[in-house]
Amino acid sequence: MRRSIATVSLSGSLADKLTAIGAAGFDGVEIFENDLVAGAMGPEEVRARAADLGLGIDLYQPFRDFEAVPPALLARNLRRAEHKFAVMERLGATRLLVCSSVSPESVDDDALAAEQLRLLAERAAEHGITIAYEALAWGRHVDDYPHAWRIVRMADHPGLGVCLDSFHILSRETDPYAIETIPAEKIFFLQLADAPRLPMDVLYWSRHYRCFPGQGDLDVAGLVAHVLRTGYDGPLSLEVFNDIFRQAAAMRTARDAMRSLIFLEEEVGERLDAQGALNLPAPALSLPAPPPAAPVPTGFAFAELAVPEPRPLGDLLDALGFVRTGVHSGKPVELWEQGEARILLNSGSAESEDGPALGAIGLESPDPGASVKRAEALLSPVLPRSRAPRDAPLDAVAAPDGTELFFCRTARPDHPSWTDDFGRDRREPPDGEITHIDHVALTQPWHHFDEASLFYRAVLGLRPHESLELPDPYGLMRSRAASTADGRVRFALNVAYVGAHDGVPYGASHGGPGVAWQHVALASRDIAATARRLRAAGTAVLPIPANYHDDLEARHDLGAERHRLLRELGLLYDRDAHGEFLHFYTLTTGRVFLEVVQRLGGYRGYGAVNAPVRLAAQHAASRPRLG
Ligand SMILES: O=C(O)c1ccc(O)c(O)c1
Ligand SMILES: [Mg+2]
Repeated sequence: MRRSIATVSLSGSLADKLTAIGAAGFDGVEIFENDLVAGAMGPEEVRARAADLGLGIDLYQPFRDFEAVPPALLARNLRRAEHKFAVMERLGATRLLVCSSVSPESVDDDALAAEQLRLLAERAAEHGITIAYEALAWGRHVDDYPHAWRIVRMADHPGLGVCLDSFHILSRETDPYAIETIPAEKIFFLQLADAPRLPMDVLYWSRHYRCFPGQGDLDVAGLVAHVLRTGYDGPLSLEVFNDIFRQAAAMRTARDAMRSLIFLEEEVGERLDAQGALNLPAPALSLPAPPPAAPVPTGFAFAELAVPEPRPLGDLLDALGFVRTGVHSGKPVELWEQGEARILLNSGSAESEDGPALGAIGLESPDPGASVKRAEALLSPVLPRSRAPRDAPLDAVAAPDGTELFFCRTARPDHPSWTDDFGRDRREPPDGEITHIDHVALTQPWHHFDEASLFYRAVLGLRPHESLELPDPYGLMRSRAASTADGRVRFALNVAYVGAHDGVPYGASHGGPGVAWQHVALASRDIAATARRLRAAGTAVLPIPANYHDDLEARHDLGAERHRLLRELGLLYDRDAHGEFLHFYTLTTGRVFLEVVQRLGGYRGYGAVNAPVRLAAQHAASRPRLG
């Protein structure tokens, strides 16, 4: 099947867009009229440029407000159409998208709409052009695909069919099942977009918040499965109107778009397989071969912090009960361990220029080689294995925020272990309260948030959780977790909302809304003991205001003794339907802080209700003291 994308989905000039679309490996484009009209390239030049890049022009769009109008207006609309046919002939485009009318001059008369669309299709046929009629979710009289299809059927012209757009169908919760009653040869085009569920006006939602399939909440794969079951074999074409993608680098967005499409095809294939491939029409069976399956990671192997020098983070780890169990044989890297929690302090990395930063994460993979093949097939940058000859080979890819992800098998007989690089006389890890890394929180650049949630889902096979908004004293943080089903690997992805025009958040002079902070959360089996241990070592933790604990007592009745303990040790508290959560934070150094957490029962969250208190406390603690 052809893979296409509408030029409206990307930033830049039409030439930039085409270059990016070609580089990402698409087969075709939908030329969005505004891109042509506002651009310097004439239609012949666009045609030649697209051809040079191996791109077909699969659609020209949109033609608006055509049907069901009084005769005088029809004549004007046909004249307008003739001009567009001429442009399309110069472009070499043979399919025109007509959106259902939003004009107050159109009337609610299906027979009239059908008659006029038939006339349009007849005129178009004289130029070798066909018409795909699309129901906009906010169309004045035609606002869903069953209605558009009734009109197309009534018009009964071979050059007139429907265009289906997943956003218009799924946003309004129109039942996609009836798509299967449309003959494949009458589905002229298929546009795909996802979106987060937002309770807002559908036009505004569509024009600003669409995203690539797999990044939002709509069941795009389910819809495509219905379409393919008809025997449709036209393009799968992404059409995304998104305020952030309009600003982001086109090359990167195009690659993100292609990753989304590859992942979508895989999901569609699984749906169709699950429903029995026997009665499927041929096009549905000719979906491209899916990428190699994602080996689901089974835990964190390590977190690597780039540090200017091993102290003071080493002192903090020591106070937490970690032991330095080894030093890398060839690089200034220390390995600190407790239970299965492993932290590397790397003082030989340029990333620590502004103080400690999280540089790399090791994930336990059942098959590290397969993890990298998957990442590569989904267009993730694979990192070179430029390591000293003695080093255990490590397979790594770059996550969207630049963090290096290593796929490891720690101390397993079937695979070289990265721990072998830390000397034969490695000490035994101590058995303390801290048992393992619970989660890692990464801060995404503001324009890579959707890309990141798709990356963790598609490349690593994690499940995305709902997207949350967390107030920070200097802005809003958007936060979304992604985890394995068993919770052994959990990521929290955060991004600072910005007045997205200059990329510099208000409050930047205060460090901005938690802009660059990253953290590693350590699981403790007895968080009170861990907190006391730090206190005994004279290590300060993030102070929590008494107001928080007053409010906590109002919200929960945990008994006087427990409330006293939480207050005394500065612990934060949350609960969900599955269990309870206790946590506290260390002070931030550079970009990094540590969190200590204890999950009681099957608590599934990350203490998000407490994030505003944490963020405010962190700003207060990091503000330079006056006088
Ligand atoms: O928002 C719009 O106007 C618009 C235009 C063309 C489309 O294909 C579409 O889905 C929406
Ligand atoms: Mg559309």
